[in-house]
Amino acid sequence: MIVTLTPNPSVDRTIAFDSIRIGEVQRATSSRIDPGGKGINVSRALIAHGADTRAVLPVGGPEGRLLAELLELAGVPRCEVPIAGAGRMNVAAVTPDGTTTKLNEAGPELTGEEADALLAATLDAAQPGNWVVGCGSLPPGVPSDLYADLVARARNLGARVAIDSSGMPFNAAVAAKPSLIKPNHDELAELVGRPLPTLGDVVDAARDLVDDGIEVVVVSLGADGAVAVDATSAESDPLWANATVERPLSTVGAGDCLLAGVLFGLDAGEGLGASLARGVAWGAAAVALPGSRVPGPADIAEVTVRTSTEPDLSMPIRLTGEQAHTPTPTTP
Ligand SMILES: Nc1ncnc2c1ncn2[C@@H]1O[C@H](COP(=O)(O)OP(=O)(O)OP(=O)(O)O)[C@@H](O)[C@H]1O
Ligand SMILES: O=P(O)(O)OC[C@@]1(O)O[C@H](CO)[C@@H](O)[C@@H]1O
Repeated sequence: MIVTLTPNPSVDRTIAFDSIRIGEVQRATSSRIDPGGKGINVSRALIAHGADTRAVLPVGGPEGRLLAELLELAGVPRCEVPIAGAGRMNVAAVTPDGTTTKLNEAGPELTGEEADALLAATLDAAQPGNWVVGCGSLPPGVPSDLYADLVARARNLGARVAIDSSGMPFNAAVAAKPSLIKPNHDELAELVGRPLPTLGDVVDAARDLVDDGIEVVVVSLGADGAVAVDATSAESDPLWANATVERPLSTVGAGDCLLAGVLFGLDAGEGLGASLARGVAWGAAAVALPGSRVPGPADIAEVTVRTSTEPDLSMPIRLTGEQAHTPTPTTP
């Protein structure tokens, strides 16, 4: 069983445009809604492959009711924690080449009791040996050590904990030494406090975190694939996998599908290399689907994954997300 906690879930509305011009009225060519939030996407991808999972999430207000209805339709087993505030709706604007601009709300303010109830519901759902997965941002009012607390308490239960978040909550969780983390390129650079221009720099940073006591570090690198490092990975043989997507439609949730695939493999007793290849297949298949849709077995069958234990470590990592849009400082 893989239990996911999504403290800040969302209804994801994806709106497609021929092009986007800031400051002008835009007419959409199509739109769709999906249940969203990182842990929920992990559970949805697992369900699509027949895995045993339960999603824990706060539910409140009209957006919360819509989210619960979408999850019911998707057949996601869940534990809903009632909250007084109303859930959020996140918007993704996509253009024909797959460029995705995400507009995420902060989410509802949670009380201390509501945050405690989320943690308690997650621990209640978990059994020794299960994976417990904490993913995404924290909504206002939730202490930034929620994931760190989850790591310590789930470990005491005998569960393995995976965390994918960013900023302070991620830093605190990493200090608590979860079994697995899944940063992307930006998040890994932030964790180690240095830029990581090449694949070799990424591998070194992941290895530093493993040396600090995290069992497995999986790094998602967008079109450059993903890397996995654990304590048994030989210094000279980092695991790298990649797949080409001919027609990317939306990158939303690709990282969650990668994480779901890796956990599916590890939970089934596959080795780290096979689990990484599975994760990359799920992530790449997600990119070829619209909105936050998660791939099923038929979508995965279309993907060819290349794996290597001897990748070119001098390969420059193509920047995505925030790093791609941060202007390089100019010298006077
Ligand atoms: N353009 C692409 N071409 C091929 N594979 C891709 C592409 N974009 C993403 N992927 C696959 O999906 C995985 C996850 O993507 P990415 O690195 O963008 O995750 P992320 O930044 O964590 O995303 P999110 O947090 O939005 O889910 C990558 O490791 C890669 O395997
Ligand atoms: O605001 P957060 O919690 O960081 O991310 C939320 C989110 O962007 O992540 C998922 C994709 O990974 C989407 O379903 C959702 O809208």
